[in-house]
Amino acid sequence: MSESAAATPEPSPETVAIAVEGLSKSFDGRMVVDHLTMRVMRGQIYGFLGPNGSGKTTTIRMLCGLLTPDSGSGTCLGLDIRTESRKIRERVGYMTQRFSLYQDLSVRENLEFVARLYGVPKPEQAAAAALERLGLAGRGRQLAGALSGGWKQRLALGACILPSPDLLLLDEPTAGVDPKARREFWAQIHDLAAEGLTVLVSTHYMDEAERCHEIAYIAYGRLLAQGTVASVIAASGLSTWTVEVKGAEGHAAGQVITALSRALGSRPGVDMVAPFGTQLHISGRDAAALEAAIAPFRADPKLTFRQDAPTLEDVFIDLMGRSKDELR
Ligand SMILES: Nc1ncnc2c1ncn2[C@@H]1O[C@H](COP(=O)(O)OP(=O)(O)OP(=O)(O)O)[C@@H](O)[C@H]1O
Repeated sequence: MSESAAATPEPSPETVAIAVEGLSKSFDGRMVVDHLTMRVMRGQIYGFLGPNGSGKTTTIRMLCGLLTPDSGSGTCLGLDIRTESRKIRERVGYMTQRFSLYQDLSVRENLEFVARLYGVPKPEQAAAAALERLGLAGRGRQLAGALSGGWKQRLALGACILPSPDLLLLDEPTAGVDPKARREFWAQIHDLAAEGLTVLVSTHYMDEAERCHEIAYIAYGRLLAQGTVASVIAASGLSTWTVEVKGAEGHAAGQVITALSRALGSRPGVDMVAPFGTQLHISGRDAAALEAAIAPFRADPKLTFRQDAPTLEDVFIDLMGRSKDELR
C-alpha cells in the first residue's frame, strides 16, 4: 500500500451520498457502462462529464434505481441501489434531459401541481416558497410555455427541489441555455449545496466542470478520471505549450497558426494541437519528446512559445483520444 493510501481514512458512511462499485450495464449485447466505481460525498457538487453516448444517463438511472445494473453494487443515500430503489426515488430529485412542464399552466400552477403530485404538505405555500427560493417570484403568473430556456430550466429545478430531496441528479440541465442564465443556474446549485443538498450534474461545458467540487470523466462507459479539477489536470501528466504569432493579426496570424498546426500535428511527441484564435495549444504526454518536436520552430522570430498549464479541455481531449486508441 502506498503512503498516501495508508494515510487516507475511509469516510464514515453518513458522509457518503453515493458509493457504487463495478456497475455495468449492456443494451442489446453492447456494454454501455463498464465496471464503474465512484463515490460522491454529501453536500458535494459532483460533475459528470464525457462525450455523447458515453453512459452518463445510464449511470444516473442506475444510481437512483430506475435501471437495474447487470453487475455491481452500491448505495445511494445509504440505501441499496438494487433492493431499495423505491426508497431512493423518494429522496432524489431527478431532472432528466427531457424534463417537461405543463406549457399552458403558469409557473406557480406548475409548482403547485408537482407539490400535490408528491404529497408535499401545504402545496400552495410550498410552491410560493420554491418561487422565492429560486428568484421566480416575479414570474409566478407567467405561462411556463412562454418562459425563455434559462427560466424554464430554473422552473424545472424548482419542481425538482419541491419534495425536499437529499440528492439532486441533474442530467445536462443547462444544455442550450445562454451563458448568463447558466451562471445564474449554477449560483442556485451552489446555494442548494450550501444548504446540504448533494448534487450530481452531467454537463458538456468546461466552465461548469470547473465549478464542481469534484468531477468524473467517463468515455465508452469507463471512468477515466475522477477527483478535483486540479488533481485531474495534475494526474493527466500532460505538457502544454502555447504559441502566439508576433506582429500579425487576424487572417495573417490565422494562416501562420494553421500552417504551424499542420506541421506540428504529425510530429512524434505531439499528441494534440488546437488553434484558439491567433494562438495554438500543443500538448503531449512525454515532455521531452514534445520539446524536441517544437524545438525547430522555436527559432522562428515570428513565434512566441510559452509553457502553460494544461486546461481541463486539453485533458479531456487527451483522455478521449487515449481511450479510443485502447479500443482499436
Ligand atoms: N434503453 C436503451 N436501449 C438501448 N440502448 C440504450 C438505451 N439507453 C441508452 N442506450 C445506449 O447506451 C449508450 C449510452 O447512452 P447514455 O444516454 O447513457 O449516454 P450519455 O453519456 O448520457 O450521452 P449524452 O451525453 O448524449 O446524453 C448510447 O449508445 C445509447 O444509445
